[in-house]
Amino acid sequence: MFELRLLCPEERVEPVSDALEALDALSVSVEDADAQTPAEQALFGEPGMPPPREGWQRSVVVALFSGEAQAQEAAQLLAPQDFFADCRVLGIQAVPDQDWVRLTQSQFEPVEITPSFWIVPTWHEPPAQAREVIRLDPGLAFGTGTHPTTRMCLRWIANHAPRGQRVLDYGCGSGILAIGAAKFGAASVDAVDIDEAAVRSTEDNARANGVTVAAGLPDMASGQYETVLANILATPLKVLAPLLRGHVQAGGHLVLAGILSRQADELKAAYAPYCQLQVSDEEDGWILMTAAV
Ligand SMILES: C[S@@+](CC[C@H](N)C(=O)[O-])C[C@H]1O[C@@H](n2cnc3c(N)ncnc32)[C@H](O)[C@@H]1O
Repeated sequence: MFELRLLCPEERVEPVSDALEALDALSVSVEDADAQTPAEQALFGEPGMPPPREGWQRSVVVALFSGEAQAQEAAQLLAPQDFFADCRVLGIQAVPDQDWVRLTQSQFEPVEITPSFWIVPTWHEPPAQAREVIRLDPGLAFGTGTHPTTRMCLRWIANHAPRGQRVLDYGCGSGILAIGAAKFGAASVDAVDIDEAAVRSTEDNARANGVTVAAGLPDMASGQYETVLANILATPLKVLAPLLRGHVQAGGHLVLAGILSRQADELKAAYAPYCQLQVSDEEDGWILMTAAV
């Protein structure tokens, strides 16, 4: 395969990418042309909020073609176009053949939750010390165990083993927390999400892990549960405060994640009319907040 590399200012990236796709590029990716230089400008925003800028000042647009002739033809066809003004061809180069499946898989290693509880991709053998294992491959839904918020929830589940309990996973993504609760002895687990792809993913992952989880859209959650887990983000968690608290039965636990350390006070205030939240874990600037109801 051959890659065609183009330098484009921010406003040209979209039309140039569209044109490359129309010219049968196998893939088009965009990189920051100023990365690792003093001119680099980070694109970041609050989690869940739109970024302050849409793109980098200057981007390198990389298009992959199956042959060198197609890459050259694409460069020649783009050059005279109006939307290519201020853009420049950086070059065409051969891309060495790789085992892409193996390369992708090598980026996902088993994740340790506790010394005896691991998340293990299907292409790995579980570590010898693992007694509880969730088998999960990267997919479309959030939750492979690599994010601190997921890990903190799983650690809480492992430490509190919800044996015999009725558990609700609100915002289930891949279903990882629901599966964790089932593995640690929950009698029944409901898992809900606003995203239908997440519901399907939860069903598939629960089946692959040999546990029973009832997955559905949010109105499937009904009645009260001894443990309610919700790893969403601070803003929806605040809106959902009365609903989530309403699902926790007396003597039960509410476990919330997706909250940054600096958001602890606003979460405490939002839940104050219903229960007393406290910070029970912290990792990489994220916190786990829990309440015994
Ligand atoms: C950060 S992911 C967490 C996934 C998984 N529970 C975990 O811990 O890794 C948040 C999930 O919540 C879902 N979500 C966001 N807002 C929601 C809402 N108001 N009601 C239900 N689910 C919601 C998203 O679709 C997403 O799958």
